[in-house]
Amino acid sequence: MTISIWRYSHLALAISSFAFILIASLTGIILAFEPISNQLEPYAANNTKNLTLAQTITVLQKHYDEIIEIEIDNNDFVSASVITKEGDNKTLYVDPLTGKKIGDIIEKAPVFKFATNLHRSLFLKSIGRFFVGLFSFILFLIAITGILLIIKRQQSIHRFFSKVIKENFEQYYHIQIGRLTLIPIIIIALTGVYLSLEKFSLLPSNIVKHQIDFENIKEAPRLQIKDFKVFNQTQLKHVRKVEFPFSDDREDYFHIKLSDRELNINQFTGEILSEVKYPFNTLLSHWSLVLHTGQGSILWSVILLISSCSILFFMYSGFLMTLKRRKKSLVLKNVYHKDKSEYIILVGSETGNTFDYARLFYDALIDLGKTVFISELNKYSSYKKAAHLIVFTATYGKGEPPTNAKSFEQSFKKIEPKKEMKFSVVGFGSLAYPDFCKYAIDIDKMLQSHPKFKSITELYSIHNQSYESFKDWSLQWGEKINLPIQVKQLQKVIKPKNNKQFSVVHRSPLNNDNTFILRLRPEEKIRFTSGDLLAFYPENDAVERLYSIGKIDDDIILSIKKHEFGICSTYFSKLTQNDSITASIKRNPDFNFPTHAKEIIMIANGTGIAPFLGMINKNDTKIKTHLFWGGRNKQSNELYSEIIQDSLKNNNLTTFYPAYSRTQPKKIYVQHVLKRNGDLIIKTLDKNGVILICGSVIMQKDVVNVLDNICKEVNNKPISYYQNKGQLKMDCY
Ligand SMILES: Cc1cc2nc3c(=O)[nH]c(=O)nc-3n(C[C@H](O)[C@H](O)[C@H](O)COP(=O)(O)O)c2cc1C
Repeated sequence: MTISIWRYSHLALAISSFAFILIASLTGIILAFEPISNQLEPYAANNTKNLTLAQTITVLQKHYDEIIEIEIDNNDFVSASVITKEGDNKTLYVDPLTGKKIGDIIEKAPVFKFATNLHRSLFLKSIGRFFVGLFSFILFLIAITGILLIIKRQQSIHRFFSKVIKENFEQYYHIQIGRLTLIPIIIIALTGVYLSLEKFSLLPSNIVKHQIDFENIKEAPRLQIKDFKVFNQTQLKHVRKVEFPFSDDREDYFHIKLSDRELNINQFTGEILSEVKYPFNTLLSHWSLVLHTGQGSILWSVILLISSCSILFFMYSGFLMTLKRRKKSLVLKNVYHKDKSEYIILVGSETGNTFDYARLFYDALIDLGKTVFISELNKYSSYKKAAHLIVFTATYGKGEPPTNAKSFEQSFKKIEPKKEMKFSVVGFGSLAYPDFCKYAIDIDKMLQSHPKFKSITELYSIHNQSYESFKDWSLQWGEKINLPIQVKQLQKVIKPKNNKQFSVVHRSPLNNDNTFILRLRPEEKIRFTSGDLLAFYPENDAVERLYSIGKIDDDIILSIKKHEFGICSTYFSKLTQNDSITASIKRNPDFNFPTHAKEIIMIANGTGIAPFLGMINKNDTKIKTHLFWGGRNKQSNELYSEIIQDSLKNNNLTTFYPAYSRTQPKKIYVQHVLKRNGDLIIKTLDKNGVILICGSVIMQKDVVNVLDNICKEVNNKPISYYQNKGQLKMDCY
């Protein structure tokens, strides 16, 4: 399957560096604990804000016979190499305020030594270091291509941190965590590269050269260290290291490393013999080490730790995404040659989901004994025997084609079809984007405008890969050409987990629409709420059936339409009181009652009312709530009218707008009633209210269209704008 250059690069880089990055992240996780554990030791010098170097040296001289060196590390631990009064040579942590010993020097734990060696050079010395540097650079490139992919996905750089539309778990968190850890990962990668380059002497030298006029070093006036001007002016917090003069010779001096410079100081007079400011690359080298290792900061070490863990997650989620995409694109295996096929299916897909549907359609035609050829839109060609063209395409970016459809338009203009073809276009998209199924619309127009292509069905757009919509379209298409096409179920891997027992409290008789209410009571305590789903697997049937739940008094209310050949609905319609069924609850947090909304509009048709009955029942805070419901006639409403009337009386429901399609000659559907109440819709959206839709996908299509028109007309904003703000929630089937 064709994928974009950036996705390809991101993937190729990730695969090529997989083993190294895995080792580097694992060892990085271990090493992040080293600065944390060091920082937790009680050796940091406190109250040293205004302490001067002169004060510290003076107190140290009181406790020890001789001082050789003082060092202050990134943890602010002050260590001193001294000769004790007993004549022993020691290096210890000291309190710079009192000069007393506060601890022995921390030895690097063997686990950290091992992890450091592996992390730095893979135990391969110089060659290892070279590869570490190279792969650090690759990590940097992976991060950059990742940024570009996010910008592309979010449709502009300004929306980089805007809400990500959730497609699936691994994709969603790959992006979410990616955005959060991007900067630390780039810092880790670049500092890693820098530190490696340094080891290969590929950077300008950091050696600091001092010029001392040894001829003119003075020996008088001799001052006490506590009176050295420069020591009194230097605060300890700026000092990294002090090397004491080796002997009393005139040529020996104090060598001092500060955070930004080095000084050599006359040991008798305290005069500055030479002073050199560090060049930029020395500072860079210091900061690379600090930033790469987290030395001296628990917070940064924790960020490094999280970033290393997140790299492991990216590997896992990236691997899953690639695997899924590959699996989906493997569908393109044809039985028939393109020039021998009557039906041509062309697919435009970025992440592979559309292939699942194209495959179902392909299989259904093959089952009918038809000659079918399936390919990607980019591979559009001439087809000798083709009579039907069926296009399934997703939309990406700002209404743009998926990568494997980008060159379709060009080829389409160049290649003249051999004979007339009937065509049908199905768009896969999401209402969360302003340009819903835009690319499918474009293809439909392209084909319409060509004299050799004849449309047989109107462009059909499918929201969120709804299987029901797809099935509906395939039936319409089959009817148009008199083909009894039967697409199979999308096979989902079934994991009947969290199964629970539910007993039947009540089952109403079927009404005139063959609909009934089933009231179930969980046999053990479980958490669920209105809008969640009940998942049920009929015996000997691998496909899960989902029902939207209304919760009333801790019972589950389901509204079910009995279908003539429906295994599940028939089974449910025969249940009697105290029967027990096995099913599980699927949480559906995106479709629960919006308790913080100022005003709520609920829109449903038929059995889609079930979750709303529960939500209204729970509306204790009496949020203004309006229910639009479409049914055939008043009798259709009998199942629900008691709950609705009670809710209206006690103000749990503000208004009820029924739309009965069959009580008058001209059919009235719920979208028509909505159209008449545009003011209410705008008023509700303007005050951050929420619109909930539940019911059939056909109703959903028309309702969303009406809402979109109203919003565009009055507020000049598409409905996707409100959906992205969480003001439109849908659960349709
Ligand atoms: C980054 C991105 C941009 C998208 N842009 C649009 C869009 O502009 N219009 C639309 O209707 N759907 C859009 N979608 C939704 C996809 O078209 C939809 O999820 C489709 O079913 C994916 O099919 P595929 O897996 O075959 O690529 C977008 C999805 C993503 C991830």
